[in-house]
Amino acid sequence: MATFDPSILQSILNKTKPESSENVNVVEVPPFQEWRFEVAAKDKLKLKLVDGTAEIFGTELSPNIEYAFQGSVKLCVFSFSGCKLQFWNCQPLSEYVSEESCVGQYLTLHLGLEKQRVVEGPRVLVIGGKDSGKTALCRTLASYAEKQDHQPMLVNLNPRDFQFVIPGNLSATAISDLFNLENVALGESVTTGPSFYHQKQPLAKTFGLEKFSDNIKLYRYLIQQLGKSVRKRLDNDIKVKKSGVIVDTPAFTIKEYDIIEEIVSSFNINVLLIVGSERLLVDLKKKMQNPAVTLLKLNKSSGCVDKDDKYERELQQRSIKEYFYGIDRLQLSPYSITVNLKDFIFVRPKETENVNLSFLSGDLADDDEAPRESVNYKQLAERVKNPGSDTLNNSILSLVDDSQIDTLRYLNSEDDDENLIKPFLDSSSLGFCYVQNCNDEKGKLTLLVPSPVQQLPTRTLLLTQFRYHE
Ligand SMILES: Nc1ncnc2c1ncn2[C@@H]1O[C@H](COP(=O)(O)OP(=O)(O)OP(=O)(O)O)[C@@H](O)[C@H]1O
Repeated sequence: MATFDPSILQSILNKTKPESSENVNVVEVPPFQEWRFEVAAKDKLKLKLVDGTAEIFGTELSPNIEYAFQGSVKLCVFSFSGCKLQFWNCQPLSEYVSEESCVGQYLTLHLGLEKQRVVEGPRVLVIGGKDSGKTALCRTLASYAEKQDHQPMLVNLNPRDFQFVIPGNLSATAISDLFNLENVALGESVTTGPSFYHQKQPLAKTFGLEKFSDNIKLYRYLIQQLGKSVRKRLDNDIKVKKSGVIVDTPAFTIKEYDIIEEIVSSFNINVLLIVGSERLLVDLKKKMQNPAVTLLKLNKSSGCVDKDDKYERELQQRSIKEYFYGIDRLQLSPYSITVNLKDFIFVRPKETENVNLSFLSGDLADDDEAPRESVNYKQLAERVKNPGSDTLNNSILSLVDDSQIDTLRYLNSEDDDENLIKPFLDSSSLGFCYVQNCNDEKGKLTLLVPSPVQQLPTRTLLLTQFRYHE
């Protein structure tokens, strides 16, 4: 039998101690207050909870464990009981303790939702202005539910955002464990490799474009598809059904009422939370006729920070990097494989022109009344003709399940009819790869994939608008 070597435990304990030569700062957070901090892009802040209890957007910090927050994060550590934190390795861009935490409000809301978790849990939709704290609220509600032994479905409908997947996807994930605080995408998924926590298995529909307004018809189509998949999951899993659904969204205004309605019906929403906008609440009350939906307004936290375009892109690049390479504490080793270009069918989402949104909404409302079969798939996505280095280099591809596609037929032709596009859009993503190089002369494609594979599990690839630079 193997014997226990005490020096191993000692070395782990030593790792959690900041080096004595390092300049260690101490911050005390009184009960019901929060310490807000921002870390610069190139820095890494190390943090340890040395006394009391504390949490970041609902996820508890373990005592005496060193956490590393890689650059470009804007977060807060909240404490119910009061706590003492140590931080070192770099100075935050800004840091202060605030008395104005919204967590008390979130807790009251959580307790209200908890009462609904009997047979079928609450289906919550969170909407509000840009950077109003929608994601922070969804994370907090999901964490509190998980702490009470529930498994809520966390749904992300913001293609610029990412939860257990890379950006460009609409996703739904049953939350069965803590979020990984050090990972910008909240944790690892089954496609990426090992994980500290129970690996999450997100259901992802690849939208592939950055903004929902880049193709509203496609966006609404995928919302319906994801809604169907989530309902199926709830019907087959009583624990998840009892826990309910929490839906995070991009910044909608009343102009996107049709989309809000689409989400309400697709996910059978019964609680609609409006963060920080009384105007939106009043407008929604006027329009929403559905008596099954309770509308509630929540205050926007004074800690919310505006994320400009550059900052969001930095975070997106980081989430892609972490998908393939992991984080410092848990590094992953992606694999490179070379495949023949002609063995694959590429489809990409269509970008619609930036047309007047109210015109598009009317157009879509008509479509809704028509039977689903009449969807014009040509408006949603198209086949990539003559794929080569100019279109593929540095791109992110989504591996689409091709079991419903007659791949031989499409490999031997350039057709892109409904029988190709529909199953493409109806399938969920099996994972993602990154095009390291496309050699036009040799007709070869070198791809970075997260797990060791001899060949890809599919011949159909969805080309997203997202690029990554190593
Ligand atoms: N109480 C807080 N203290 C410090 N930072 C916070 C706090 N609440 C939110 N933030 C930060 O503010 C930023 C905006 O919050 P969040 O991303 O939750 O807003 P959002 O409404 O989901 O944004 P988007 O409109 O882009 O979807 C994020 O960087 C988040 O980490």
